Amino acid sequence: MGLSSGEKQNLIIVSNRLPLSVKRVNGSFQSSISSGGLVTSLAGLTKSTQFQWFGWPGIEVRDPGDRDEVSESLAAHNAIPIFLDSTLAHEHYNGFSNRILWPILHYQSGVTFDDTPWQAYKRVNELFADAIVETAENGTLIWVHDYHLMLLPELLRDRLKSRGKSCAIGFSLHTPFPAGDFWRNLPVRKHLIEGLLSSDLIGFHTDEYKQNFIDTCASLLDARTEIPNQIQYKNRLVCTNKFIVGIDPQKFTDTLELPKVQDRIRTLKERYKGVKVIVGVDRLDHIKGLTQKLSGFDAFLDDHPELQNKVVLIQVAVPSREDVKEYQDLERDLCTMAGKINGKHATPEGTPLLYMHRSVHFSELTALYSIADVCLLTSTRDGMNLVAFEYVACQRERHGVLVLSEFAGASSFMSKGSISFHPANKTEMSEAIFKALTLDASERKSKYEYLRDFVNHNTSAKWGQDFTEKLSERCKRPDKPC
Ligand SMILES: O=P(O)(O)OC[C@H]1O[C@H](O[C@H]2O[C@H](CO)[C@@H](O)[C@H](O)[C@H]2O)[C@H](O)[C@@H](O)[C@@H]1O
Ligand SMILES: O=c1ccn([C@@H]2O[C@H](COP(=O)(O)OP(=O)(O)O)[C@@H](O)[C@H]2O)c(=O)[nH]1
Repeated sequence: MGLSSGEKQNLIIVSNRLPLSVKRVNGSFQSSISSGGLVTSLAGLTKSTQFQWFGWPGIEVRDPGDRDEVSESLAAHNAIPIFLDSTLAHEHYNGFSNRILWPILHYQSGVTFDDTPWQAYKRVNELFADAIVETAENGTLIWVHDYHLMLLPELLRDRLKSRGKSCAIGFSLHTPFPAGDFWRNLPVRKHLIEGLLSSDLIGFHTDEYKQNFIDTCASLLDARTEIPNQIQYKNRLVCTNKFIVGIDPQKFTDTLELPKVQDRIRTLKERYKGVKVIVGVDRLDHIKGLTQKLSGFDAFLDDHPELQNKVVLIQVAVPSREDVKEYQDLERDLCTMAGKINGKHATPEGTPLLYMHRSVHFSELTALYSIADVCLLTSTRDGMNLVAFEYVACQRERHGVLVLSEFAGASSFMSKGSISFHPANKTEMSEAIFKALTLDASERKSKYEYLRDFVNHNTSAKWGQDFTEKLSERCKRPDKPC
């Protein structure tokens, strides 16, 4: 194993979002765990590997005394804040990363490029590079995460060189990388790819994303890509590969055993006696296919009047990127749809849809996963989707069924153990839900066992070890073929 045992090598992790988001409450600073899969995957790594984590604390802090206070409280978690003023942070995160880059990475059309957010994106990447280069020592491994920081490898490489430091730089993309034509929609496409190609190792969630990226390098930059997993560009050799991100399944198993969670499970089971529960947990984001999910569920209720009052969908929509207009519009549409579905299908006995627009506590989440007969995930595109893994980790007793969109990265590994469907096809979704609810016990067991083995094998700790081990190898022998 790489970094946790024996040989010690410094590791720096960099992501836009830190594992803790800081808020000012009544004049003092409070931090809470950040939402989303990137934090879940990297948090799972903390058990096995030590690292310093650089990122934006999620709040503007101007006063130097306040900055010290925030830095000290985060230091207890090995997190180092990179402070940004609020306009810059807004233009970088909402303006370029989430309104321009995110939709293109997820095959959404109608994106309008704007130079102001692009300049902010460049500036934030520079500020990250300036901060990290101070801490990095010769031989430190620097592992950069996600689309907010695509220029960082090149900026870091230049700064490290001018200070006579040599470090291996790895990059992991947590989103899909789209096929060539979509990437061409972005006027600054070359800058971003060149930024990434200063990495020594680039990781993707699936072979498809990796191949799309390699093909783009060949067509856009004339990079040499004849040897699998290898990109030769401007006298540098860049390795790429698929690294399967995962969760820490033990954390779920342990939580499920807590007496308060067991109590909660008993209460929920009693509440839903005689009713099949379908669960959905998604950040409120277009890519999660939430409008498609509600339409598909509506179609399912239309198709199966005999199941009236016998099925409920509990949908947790975790608030996300609420300063972006498109996300606000989506929230409004979902509220309206949820109201219409319940208006149409509710009876005096109850409503078929429980739509919750908020975060849920981890213990409540595990209880919910555990009592659900089906987990329905309808992403139109999704880098991986760790909710699929988490549901499986909580299904040791029930052997519930995963109904998973073919467009979630997770589907390329989990389709054999789940029921897959096209999220834009309401009829397919309705049939998939029905099939999941009526699958016999032996089929459920064999699907569950397949998924359990996959989730238990591909943990976040393994992901981190595999990546850092490979990066460490690249650091020692940069010219070795990938
Ligand atoms: O940081 P936010 O803007 O609040 O968004 C949360 C995260 O969303 C995205 O997560 C992705 O990473 C997951 C783990 O690899 C993957 O399973 C999922 O499919 C992706 O959507 C985003 O890529 C992260 O940077 C965000 O932190
Ligand atoms: O209230 C909640 C409910 C769920 N999650 C977590 O958010 C992550 C979602 O990760 P996923 O990879 O499915 O998608 P992403 O949101 O990163 O696109 C999972 O670990 C969930 O447990 C969360 O942070 N807050």
